[in-house]
Amino acid sequence: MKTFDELFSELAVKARDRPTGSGTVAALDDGLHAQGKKVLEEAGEVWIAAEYESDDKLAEEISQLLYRVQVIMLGRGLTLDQVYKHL
Ligand SMILES: N=c1c2ncn([C@@H]3O[C@H](COP(=O)(O)OP(=O)(O)OP(=O)(O)O)[C@@H](O)[C@H]3O)c2ncn1[C@@H]1O[C@H](COP(=O)(O)O)[C@@H](O)[C@H]1O
Repeated sequence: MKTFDELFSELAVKARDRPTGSGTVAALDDGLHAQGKKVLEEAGEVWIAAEYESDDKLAEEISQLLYRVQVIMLGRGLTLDQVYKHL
């Protein structure tokens, strides 16, 4: 189990070190257009799960959306603080 901040730190290290086999590295290399499509895809899955699926499935879809949002943040070089200041 990990928090949003812990995941972001983990992904930032992956982006820096580029370990072989990392899906995050592949997603970053795919570029912002592909990353944006993933965010929309996962957001849609969150919506559908919220309407029709179990709490656990909804939680899983939300986790994937959070991950895809973090990929966008890393791709653009945004920090957590830049986002948190708007919360
Ligand atoms: N939280 C996630 C996470 N959520 C979603 N995903 C990716 O998103 C996929 C699920 O998305 P989809 O619904 O689009 O499934 P899919 O269409 O079958 O997948 P694709 O064909 O699009 O890859 C998963 O198979 C993962 O590739 C994630 N990949 C990684 N993480 C976390 O990121 C960490 C680093 O991952 P790596 O960079 O792969 O080492 C991991 O330890 C995890 O904690």
